[in-house]
Amino acid sequence: MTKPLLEVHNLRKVFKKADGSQHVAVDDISFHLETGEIFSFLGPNGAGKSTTINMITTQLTPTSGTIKIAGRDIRTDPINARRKIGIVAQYNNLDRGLTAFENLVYHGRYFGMTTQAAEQRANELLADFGLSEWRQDYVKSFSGGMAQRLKIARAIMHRPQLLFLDEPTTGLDPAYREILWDHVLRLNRQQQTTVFLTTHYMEEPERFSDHVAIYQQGKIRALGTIPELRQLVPAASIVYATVDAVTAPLLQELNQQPFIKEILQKDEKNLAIFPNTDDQILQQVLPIFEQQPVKLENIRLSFASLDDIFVHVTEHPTEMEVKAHA
Ligand SMILES: Nc1ncnc2c1ncn2[C@@H]1O[C@H](COP(=O)(O)OP(=O)(O)OP(=O)(O)O)[C@@H](O)[C@H]1O
Repeated sequence: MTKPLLEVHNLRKVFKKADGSQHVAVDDISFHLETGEIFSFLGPNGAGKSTTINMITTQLTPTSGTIKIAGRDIRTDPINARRKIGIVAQYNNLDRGLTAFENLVYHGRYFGMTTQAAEQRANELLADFGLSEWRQDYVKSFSGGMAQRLKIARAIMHRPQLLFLDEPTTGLDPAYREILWDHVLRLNRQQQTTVFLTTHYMEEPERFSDHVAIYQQGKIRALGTIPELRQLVPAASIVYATVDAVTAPLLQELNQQPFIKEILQKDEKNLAIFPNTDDQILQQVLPIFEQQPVKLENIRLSFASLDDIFVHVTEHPTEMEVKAHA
């Protein structure tokens, strides 16, 4: 078996708050990433995702625990670690006193690219991310979306082995999201770049991840492939129903049915119904809606979405059993 590219053991970060109390942002987590995998680290705001990334990328010192990249401890060999990684951070860490072109070329040169190779790749990436027109403009004049595109271009400039994407598509329109993923998947396929993604858009991990970790209050609650994580929700297939307005009597009636395990009200119109059985479930559920004074706008049977898995796991905050990758 090959050695994992990234190994995290018993990682912990405790911050001191202004009032002198302590806040445990990362609470003794362990996991590893194989070369070439796409790993999604999902969690609510404040779960500790960025803190974890900042420690792995040597920007923040852990309180305790070890992190190894390609078998080498990042504390004893931070330069080796930094050479292997690319980061799209959440905040704007571009050099505001340089032009867009210079930001990319200097980054490429720092990572050992020749001037010619760096300039060529910078021009290609500026074109792909719709920034050629602003090539010689200073970054301080860029809008949030433009800066985000340039941050992504810079992170992939030197074709890193391990790419951290901390909410990379926030502020990007759908066309640029596709361009980002096109580049990331190309790096992943062509040179086995390992990807560590955090995002609040569930469709990205659903489409691209090999493994997903659900993270909450500094702890990994669940970790596995999406089919493995699906085993954590009360039923693998869910009835998704949309009505004009969810009413209390409708919920009461549904709750009384022996073939229904659990109901998740997603919003005022949408329900996710976890059945006890996959057998003829739509035929059993439909009459309940027909008996109620509600208008059924849509009903379908589908595998549990990552969104539903996420909600279920974070609403049942005990340590979950799927830890295939820990
Ligand atoms: N430098 C710091 N000093 C004190 N507390 C901090 C510091 N950095 C982060 N925290 C706290 O640690 C917790 C985790 O923050 P972190 O930014 O890692 O969360 P996150 O999962 O990335 O959230 P989001 O999805 O909002 O980006 C939060 O409660 C945050 O307030």
